[in-house]
Amino acid sequence: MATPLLFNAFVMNTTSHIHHGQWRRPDAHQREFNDVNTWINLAKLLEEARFDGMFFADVTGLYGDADAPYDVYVKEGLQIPSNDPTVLLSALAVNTKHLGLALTSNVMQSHPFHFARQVSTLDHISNGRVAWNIVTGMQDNGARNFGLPRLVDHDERYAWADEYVDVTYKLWEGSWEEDALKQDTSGDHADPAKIHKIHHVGQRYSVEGPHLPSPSPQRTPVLYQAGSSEAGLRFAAKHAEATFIIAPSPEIARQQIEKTRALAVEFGREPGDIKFFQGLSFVVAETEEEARAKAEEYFEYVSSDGYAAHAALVDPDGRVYPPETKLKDVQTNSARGFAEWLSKHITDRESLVADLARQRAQQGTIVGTPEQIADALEVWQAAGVDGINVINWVIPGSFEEFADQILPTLRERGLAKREYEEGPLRQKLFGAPRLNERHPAAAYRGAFSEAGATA
Ligand SMILES: Cc1cc2nc3c(=O)[nH]c(=O)nc-3n(C[C@H](O)[C@H](O)[C@H](O)COP(=O)(O)O)c2cc1C
Repeated sequence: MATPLLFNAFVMNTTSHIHHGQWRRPDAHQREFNDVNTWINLAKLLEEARFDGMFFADVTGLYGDADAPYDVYVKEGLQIPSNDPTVLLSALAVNTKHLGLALTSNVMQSHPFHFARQVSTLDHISNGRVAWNIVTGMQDNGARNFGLPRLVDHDERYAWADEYVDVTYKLWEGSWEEDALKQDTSGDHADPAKIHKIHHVGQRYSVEGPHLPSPSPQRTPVLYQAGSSEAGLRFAAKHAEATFIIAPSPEIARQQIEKTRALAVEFGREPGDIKFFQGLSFVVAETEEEARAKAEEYFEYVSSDGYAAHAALVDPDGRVYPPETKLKDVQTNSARGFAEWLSKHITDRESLVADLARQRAQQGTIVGTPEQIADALEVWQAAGVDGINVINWVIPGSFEEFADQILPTLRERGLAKREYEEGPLRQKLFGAPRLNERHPAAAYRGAFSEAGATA
């Protein structure tokens, strides 16, 4: 029997996350993103369908040049307005029992002492179902919202993240010993000898501790990451338990996965310590013809401006290039990359900005019958992918269709599980609620106790 794949819903508390323009469809309830019930109902639907997780992306500001007009983002609903997933997760936690709940938080946006406390609280509220997508930012405007002149240099962002996670690991893993909380009504509430200050002093942070919450079911949340550069891959190899990829083909996914797993081994971890989730969209129907016709309907709603703006194809004044612009006439770094990418697909004419949008909507979309979709997922799994991040066209319709029309066929083939395992998210994914001893955070267990300090 096949190994079941893992499934996350890849969402954001906003209107236009990945597939731009779809919010204009009559069945697009992502327009109701401000209503908490949109997300509670979706979380319940996902749990009913035995999804592993609901994963929330997030940003700290606007895309594009920080000094340029931002009209296009506002007009497209492109990640503005957007709400804070960390706050939203507590509402989802009390309305679900098994679903993993992943939040994205940038190392720049929150002091690690405060952030570690928020996450521990969420892990208590959810009985151990929280995951953290560690991001370092891509937006100058996002950096300016936190007092920086612009985004710090790329590799320096990862050095920052290294220190940031270090502080959180010390608080989550090292500050409280397991049995420190006693609540002995005839004696002490907790044992001071088992609660430790961490005395972190580093380049950016100085944190004395102790951690204020007592240990939560997972202590450290499940750690997600999505870097793709050299520094990003090294960071993932060292810290991540799950990595998000959007590879253009299973073969490229295989290369990326093998490279990251080999690097993880260099960091003293095992290849299976990291799970890989590929982002994909689906259009399903009973026949292939129907599925193709349905896909065409989605593609008609594609917003060229939305995809171009998300891909940073904007002129120096912040205006998106019109759809009919030839990519060779667009002088940005990202345009050069996209032109090269599109030249593999469009060989009989010059590629246009409009082609980019359509290609981005099509690539990474599997169109077909449930059987054809299951066949395609088997190919991704054979390339080393452990799970799929399901990217929606509409909320909740895309997830309803996945649950009702695709999952039954996947289950018949053993490609999707029928029931949840008990226990915290990490237990469900890896068989144990706490980080394994090969992870760098494990080094802080007992490190601040008297015995640890003199060891
Ligand atoms: C599937 C996926 C999801 C991502 N989600 C976010 C996000 O929610 N917020 C964010 O700031 N960056 C997000 N990123 C960007 C990554 O964190 C990272 O900055 C980007 O992939 C570039 O990698 P690099 O920093 O190693 O060059 C995401 C990337 C991918 C591939």
